Amino acid sequence: MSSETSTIGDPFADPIAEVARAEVVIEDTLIVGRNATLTLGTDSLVILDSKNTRALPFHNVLWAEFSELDLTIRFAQQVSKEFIQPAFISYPIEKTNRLTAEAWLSKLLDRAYGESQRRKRMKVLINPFGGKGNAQKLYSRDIEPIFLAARSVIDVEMTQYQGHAVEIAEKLDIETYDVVACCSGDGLPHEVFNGLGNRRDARKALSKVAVVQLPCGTGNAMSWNLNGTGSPSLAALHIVKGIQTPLDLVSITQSNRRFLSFLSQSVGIVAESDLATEHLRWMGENRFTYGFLVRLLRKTVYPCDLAVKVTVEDKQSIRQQYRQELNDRAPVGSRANRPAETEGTSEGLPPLKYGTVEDDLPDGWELAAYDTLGNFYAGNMAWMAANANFFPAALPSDGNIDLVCIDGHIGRLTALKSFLAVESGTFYDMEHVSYRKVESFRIIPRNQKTGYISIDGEKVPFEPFQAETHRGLGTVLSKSGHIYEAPGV
Ligand SMILES: Nc1ncnc2c1ncn2[C@@H]1O[C@H](COP(=O)(O)OP(=O)(O)OP(=O)(O)O)[C@@H](O)[C@H]1O
Repeated sequence: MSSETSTIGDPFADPIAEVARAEVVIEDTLIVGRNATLTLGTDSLVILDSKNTRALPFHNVLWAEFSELDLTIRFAQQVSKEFIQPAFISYPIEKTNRLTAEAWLSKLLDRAYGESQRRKRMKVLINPFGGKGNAQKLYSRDIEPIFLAARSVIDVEMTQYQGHAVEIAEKLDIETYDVVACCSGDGLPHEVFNGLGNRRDARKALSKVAVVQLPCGTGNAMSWNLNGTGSPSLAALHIVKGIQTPLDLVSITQSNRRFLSFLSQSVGIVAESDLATEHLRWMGENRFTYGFLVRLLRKTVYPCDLAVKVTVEDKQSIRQQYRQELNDRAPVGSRANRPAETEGTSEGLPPLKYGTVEDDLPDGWELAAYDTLGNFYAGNMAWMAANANFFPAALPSDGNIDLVCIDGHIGRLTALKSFLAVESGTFYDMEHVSYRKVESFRIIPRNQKTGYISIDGEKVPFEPFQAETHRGLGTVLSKSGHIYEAPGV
């Protein structure tokens, strides 16, 4: 959707100019200045002038506009592998050439933005304590210049306390904003989804407003999955160019609470390695690895009862479905992967198909005892951190949670190999790794007085909980519009 001014229905528009504009045949090459040409190539803008020739990928073109005499093109310039910053080129335009140039510029912006919305209206939230506490600095230095050069409409607010982003999302004027952009780790997006989910018009709010992350935290899984980067400036560019993408959200019920999860649910080793190693923060990212290995070598088990509503059981079928989605080249707008009931309504969250964790088990569900469970890990996205592609078959809106279960009594060497296999990308095919697509599950930890449960990286009480997916309930922006950036299966 373009927010450029239109003269349709404008009583003051000049009808002659309009007819002239319509008659202009838009050439791919525009002659500018004395000896320069700008050509719209296949994937890039080719600039040829007396100084040099260069190709500027359309993806990097942020904006283009006229002043009185000049045409200015703003773009993201690669400074290093992980850092880009805005730059511009400007050429004089003859008055007589103005009409042709205007038509050419409009074609350039079409190529630069494709299906992505231009000039997105963004509510930017900054967690001043995210990551190493430098989210504010990252925003001013790396992110804001890109947003401004792309002529995004921005409104910035710092979060003041834990849960503040929930309140902001609950009260957000959803007609004023297209995007809530979180300069944070995965904690703020979790809060924003829940704030939108708490509203009386939850379904409309969640389908209209895209939640995105600018990686400024410790865990930046959302940015890795949707933008393929942990760099704030690159993520800013990808968000400017991001395509609206429906995202499955998962309702979690625990005691009498219901809330939403967008990323993961873990019980046992993964939750403990993250949440029980706070005292090892000085180790940085290594604290998770350390915590994981210690428990792996001790062969720690996490007994539980588990009931699962499985959608796809075998890895081969999961792989086939993934590849089908990968090869789907249908225009993003025509993808019918958001069910009608989640769109456009003004109602609250969808009702729970399978009740809550406090209800009797739904018909057809059976609790099975997992006495020696070593790892229970459920994921809605692929990468759980940079280089941790735990759920390579995960898709944004297939209506499923990917569930990994590993027995805790496998040999130490096998356990160690599976840990290393996550990074090398061979984890999925390991025989002892159970990988299923599930619609919902209930898990009841047993024989443990205390323990850890993590939902989207946040600690919740060590009590039974139930999870149920809602296909395409939420909205994010992604590079592809339909798959994650992690290597798939
Ligand atoms: N001003 C604030 N003071 C204290 N906590 C805040 C503030 N703003 C946000 N928070 C909380 O900080 C928590 C962590 O946020 P986030 O995930 O964005 O950062 P992070 O660095 O990745 O976090 P973590 O180190 O816990 O993984 C969230 O629970 C959020 O509610």
